[in-house]
Amino acid sequence: MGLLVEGRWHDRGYDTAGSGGRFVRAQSQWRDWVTRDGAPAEGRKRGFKAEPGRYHLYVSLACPWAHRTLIFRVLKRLKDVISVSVVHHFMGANGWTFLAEDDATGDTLYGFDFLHQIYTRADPAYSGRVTVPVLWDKKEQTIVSNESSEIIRMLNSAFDAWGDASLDFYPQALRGEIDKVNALVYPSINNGVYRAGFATTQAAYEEAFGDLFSALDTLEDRLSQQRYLAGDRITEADWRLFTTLVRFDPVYVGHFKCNLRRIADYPNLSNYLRDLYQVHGVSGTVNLHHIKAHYYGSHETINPTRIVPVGPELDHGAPHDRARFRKAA
Ligand SMILES: N[C@@H](CCC(=O)N[C@@H](CS)C(=O)NCC(=O)O)C(=O)O
Repeated sequence: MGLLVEGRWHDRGYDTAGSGGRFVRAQSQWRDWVTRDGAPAEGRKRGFKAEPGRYHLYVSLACPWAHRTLIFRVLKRLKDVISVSVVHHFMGANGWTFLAEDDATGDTLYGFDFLHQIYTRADPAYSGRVTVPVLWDKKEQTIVSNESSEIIRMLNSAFDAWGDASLDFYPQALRGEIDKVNALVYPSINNGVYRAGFATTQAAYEEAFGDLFSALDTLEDRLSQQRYLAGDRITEADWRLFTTLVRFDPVYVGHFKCNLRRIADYPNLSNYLRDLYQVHGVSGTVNLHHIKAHYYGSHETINPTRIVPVGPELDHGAPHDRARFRKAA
């Protein structure tokens, strides 16, 4: 695990010394937008026009943030429009690598060995973390964005000339509700599991743990009244939660010590997880081998033996009870 300082790679873990043992996630630095007409998004200088075949995603199948972008690419039918390279699940001293084995594709654009070479290709003097997902522009040979929450908004609408324009995961009428749900789910759940797992003091861990399970309890309650987080249709808020839920029982319960309850212990959340998993195309984006091998194998400070637990038994394909919310015809 490491980062770039003025374009040079340094093998260095997260620094929690100045924050009372708390894990504080760094802001993503590449924040441009692909738009339909190529005009720069509000407040941005550079514009990127949506075109088929022009953009590429660098992802890890283990990473919940990258997973969001893969789900949007599949559901919006953009597989032939946006290409993908998958990094290897092991993230060690060189960060994410392009070792092409075990369902990792290698770097299908440049044949680089390490993801950090993609960052320095875009900016030879870049300083910061080298994260997935990356949305890459093959034409300008640069990074458009490395912020998953913004990449999924681009995939949701900018490529509708080629993708499935009938699906909108951020509909105008529900934006207020979706933003409200995201404002709970991101800090307490998506990032909450990392805040618990990467904490280096008992107090910081317990703070994250409390926030996490209180947010899960809130959502369990919400999902007793409605099928999805923002009401009766699937939105971005659901896919953002899904990628954390699907990693929860196999990884976060043990590896990140998020063990008050499993998702399997929540009737509504567990049925909801199966409901989303069974949406056509989604199961193909879930690679539990990469997920388990990455976390247990890469975080040496948390799991020095790198032993990957064999369980738990999971069956996301089992029947769920969420159709009980189906509207009367
Ligand atoms: N805010 C970013 C976070 C992405 C992120 O942290 N990805 C992790 C993998 S799950 C990563 O690449 N970490 C490498 C590092 O921090 O050095 C996003 O949502 O796109």
